[in-house]
Amino acid sequence: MEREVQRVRQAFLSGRSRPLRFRLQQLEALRRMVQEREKDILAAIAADLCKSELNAYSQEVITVLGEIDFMLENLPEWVTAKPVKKNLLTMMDEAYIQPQPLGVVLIIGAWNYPFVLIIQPLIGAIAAGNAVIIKPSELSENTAKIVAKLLPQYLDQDLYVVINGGVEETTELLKQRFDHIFYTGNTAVGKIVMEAAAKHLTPVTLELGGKSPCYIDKDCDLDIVCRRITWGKYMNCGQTCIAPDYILCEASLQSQIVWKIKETVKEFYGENIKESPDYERIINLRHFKRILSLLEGQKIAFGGETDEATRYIAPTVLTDVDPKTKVMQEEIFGPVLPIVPVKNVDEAIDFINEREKPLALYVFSHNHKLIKRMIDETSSGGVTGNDVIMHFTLNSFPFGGVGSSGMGAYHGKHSFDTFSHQRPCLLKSLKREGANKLRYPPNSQSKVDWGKFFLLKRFNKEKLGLLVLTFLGIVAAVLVKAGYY
Ligand SMILES: NC(=O)c1ccc[n+]([C@@H]2O[C@H](COP(=O)([O-])OP(=O)(O)OC[C@H]3O[C@@H](n4cnc5c(N)ncnc54)[C@H](O)[C@@H]3O)[C@@H](O)[C@H]2O)c1
Ligand SMILES: CCCCCCC=O
Repeated sequence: MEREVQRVRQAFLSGRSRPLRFRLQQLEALRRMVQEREKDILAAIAADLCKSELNAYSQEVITVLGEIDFMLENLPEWVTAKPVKKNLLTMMDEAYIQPQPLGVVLIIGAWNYPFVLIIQPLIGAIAAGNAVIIKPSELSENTAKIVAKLLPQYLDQDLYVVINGGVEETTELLKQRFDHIFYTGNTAVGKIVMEAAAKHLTPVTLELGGKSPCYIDKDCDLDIVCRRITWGKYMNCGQTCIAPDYILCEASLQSQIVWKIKETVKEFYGENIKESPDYERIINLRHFKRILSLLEGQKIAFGGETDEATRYIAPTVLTDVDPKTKVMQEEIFGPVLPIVPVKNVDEAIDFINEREKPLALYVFSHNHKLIKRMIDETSSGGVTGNDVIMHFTLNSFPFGGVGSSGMGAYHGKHSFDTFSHQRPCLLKSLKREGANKLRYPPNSQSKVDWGKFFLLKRFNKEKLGLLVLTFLGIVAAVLVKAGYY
């Protein structure tokens, strides 16, 4: 492992990942890989999650292609040095921020969207000029294998390396020194990753999970609300980090919500859900049993049918759920939707604030003020009002959690920034030493007064040009008079 990381570091130190032209070429090659090997990639995702190729394409491949195109379009502008505002002391100097690659980045992926969750951060890391080691999830082994096979056929083989394996390999990998670690997965392992990173003072981005609440106000169109929630909850069989985890609503809405979700499930997946190409399966037996254990003692309004042999769990809704029960204590990450009755929006806000900060928050209402209030008075990684999941699709948004749902963010420019160091560069001339005498010892009250003037004085923008010229003249005169020249 150590040798492998060393090899990637040597490749980074060769400097070839840095030029803009190289980054663009690699991103174009990655796009070619996705386009030319689309069938292989879709087949691998399908095998891992019993997902139709159409769904794999819409949920994973489109996002990847969109992200590459966005990078190719914007990267030339992002990599350029950005001049910054100067003060009177640095007025004659060159001052700019130069984004630079961090070095060797480790990307650790999760299994639930096994392709996009490693390739989207990879796009950002390449765009920022880094070398990358990717550790796909061992639970989605088909996707892990195909990525390990295809990447070296299209990308620089020493700069971008896939290492497959399980906990043992990841643990070994985490002992190595990286310049950034980007981890997607559960919060418990997030802590392990952060602890390992701390040994080398390596910065981390942690894309974690949590229980994302969904508040339904009585002032809304329940048909549309339930359609949107059904889509976001049961997509990928509930195994989506930003799926609505539970519903909060007034007790009087419960029965209508149950009925409308049930009708929508029928409309989306047909009478025989098991036959639907749009309904996936639980990733493995451990997760299947974990989700089943969440149903114990609950009132199942509909659903609840299971089949261990195929790891099938039907779309399920639970009503009158007691917040103290197990299903409300951990992220569900499966097709089970509890409804927790609350008296009103105040109680819903308190309920959310008494718990860990979620990755996403959803609020449904015709009342725009109520939505704004929810946003102002709670905290979460992201929010979508009157819909679910959709904030993930806008790459001008930073995607990430807050508190126990994660730290840092990515997508689009935010990925570029995550994998870059914003390096402040101040270039002075070796001339004009006279003015510098003001800051050299011995100090004096008049030097401090001039220092205050140069560093603290604020000017109206329009007058600044004129004042600068005047003051330069005065400074020169004063310095001459004071015998500095
Ligand atoms: N925020 C996001 O973008 C996002 C996206 C997807 C999933 N998630 C969250 O991820 C969770 C589901 O993923 P998961 O954790 O089951 O995925 P997982 O089991 O695939 O684990 C994630 C990664 O951690 C590694 N890993 C597991 N145990 C480890 C250990 N003991 N030491 C070191 N590495 C270890 C695995 O090899 C894998 O690569 C959910 O909580 C979900 O909300 C978050
Ligand atoms: C539509 C794709 C959503 C991907 C969400 C990633 C987290 O699981």
